[in-house]
Amino acid sequence: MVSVSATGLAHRFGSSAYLFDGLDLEVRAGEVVALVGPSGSGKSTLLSILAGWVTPTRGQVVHHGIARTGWVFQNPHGSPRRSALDHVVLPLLAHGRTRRAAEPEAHEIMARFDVEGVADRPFRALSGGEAQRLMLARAVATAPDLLLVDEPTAQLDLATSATVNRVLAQVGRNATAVVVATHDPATREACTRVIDLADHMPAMGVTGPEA
Ligand SMILES: Nc1ncnc2c1ncn2[C@@H]1O[C@H](COP(=O)(O)OP(=O)(O)OP(=O)(O)O)[C@@H](O)[C@H]1O
Repeated sequence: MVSVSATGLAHRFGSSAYLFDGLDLEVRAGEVVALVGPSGSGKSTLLSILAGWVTPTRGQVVHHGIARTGWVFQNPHGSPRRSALDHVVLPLLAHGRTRRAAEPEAHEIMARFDVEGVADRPFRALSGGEAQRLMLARAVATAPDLLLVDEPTAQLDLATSATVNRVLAQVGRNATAVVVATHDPATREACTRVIDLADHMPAMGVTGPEA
């Protein structure tokens, strides 16, 4: 079973206060977990810890059967001159598809995120919301076992947010474990489960070595 699990996680940067403490979690393929909590509570940091990019101050993260981790950041990054379509085709080519097979598949994935209409535009000409949805489409094209998404609807209007939330919920039905850091109540609603960092915040002002 593909999953990421963490036990006894606590993290702080340097000698600052702990962001969270005593956090245990397990996210399995097929789940879409919303990571919520006040601004600055450590949602993005926890995503980095789950990805293995940041070592937690305490505790352990174990990946079970995760060969590929996909990330969609708060600020979309693409190749300015490449077409939107290329951004989704390239990961499919990397997985061994021919260009002939990859293009229709890329169009189908882009249609799910409602960005098929901008397929031929260079990345630099996309709006912030289009670029964000393209990054989600690209992440889906990489067929990750674990997909980490940071604030996917922050730049989107209500209608496009609804599209993104619907597709994220579908992604989790495949063989992917999805964790989404969000402030958006509609995204939270679309997820199968919620982890609230507010429930794992240590007492205010505790900064000692074993706080
Ligand atoms: N590399 C770092 N070094 C020092 N402090 C950091 C570092 N990264 C994050 N922080 C601090 O840790 C805290 C948690 O940041 P993080 O981005 O994880 O919160 P968040 O819950 O995702 O916030 P938001 O909802 O505003 O995006 C913040 O106070 C941030 O300034």
